[in-house]
Amino acid sequence: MIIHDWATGPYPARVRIALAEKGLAGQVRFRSVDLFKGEHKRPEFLAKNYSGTLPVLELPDGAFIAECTAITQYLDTLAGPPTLTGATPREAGMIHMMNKRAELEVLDPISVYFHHATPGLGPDVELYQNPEWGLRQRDKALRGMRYFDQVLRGRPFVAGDAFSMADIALIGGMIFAEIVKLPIPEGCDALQEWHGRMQARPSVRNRVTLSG
Ligand SMILES: N[C@@H](CCC(=O)N[C@@H](CS(=O)(=O)O)C(=O)NCC(=O)O)C(=O)O
Repeated sequence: MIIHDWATGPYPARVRIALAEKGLAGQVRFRSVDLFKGEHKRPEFLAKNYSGTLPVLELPDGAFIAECTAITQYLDTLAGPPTLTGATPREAGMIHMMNKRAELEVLDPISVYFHHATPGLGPDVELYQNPEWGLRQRDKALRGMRYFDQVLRGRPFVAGDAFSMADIALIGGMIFAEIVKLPIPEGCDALQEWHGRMQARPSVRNRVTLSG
């Protein structure tokens, strides 16, 4: 399998972490797509992923799977423990909900802030920017961090008692927050403690240098 990605990117980090957690790194090769040159918006890449985003998983039969959640769900079926997407229907539902909430309330808003209220990928790639919209999304992300702080006051991981795909999505949000220098709000001690535990995981620490 081939992963088309950008090694230091927050969304690619989600798949890199999942690969490492599942012990699947040896089954993939990485192919770098230069975001700052706009390679992800060129026809040859759009043929792989209509949405023009990274990462994209290329299967041996030539099929492409984009979207971090979909890629993670696919990878989760390839190997045994740990199960990242839920071992029971209830777990799967809770994990999917909290994974999507991490995207909606933290990761995606920070991405919008990056692209609209900072130089982002540069003027050749950011062809339309709305700084006001970007700033509003930054504030939404800060509210989201406070929400997850409340969640993590009552449980060790984002979706319950075990590490899951939902934690990986929120880790992606924290990675993007570091890139745009958006600090975890004061008083979010549970989120800080959880973030410290996540950063100590080898799958998180070694994600950028993960070798296929
Ligand atoms: N919904 C997509 C979003 C992926 C995404 O936005 N990826 C970023 C990569 S990175 O910024 O995290 O490295 C991207 O392609 N951004 C390029 C762009 O939005 O122009 C997913 O979950 O895979």
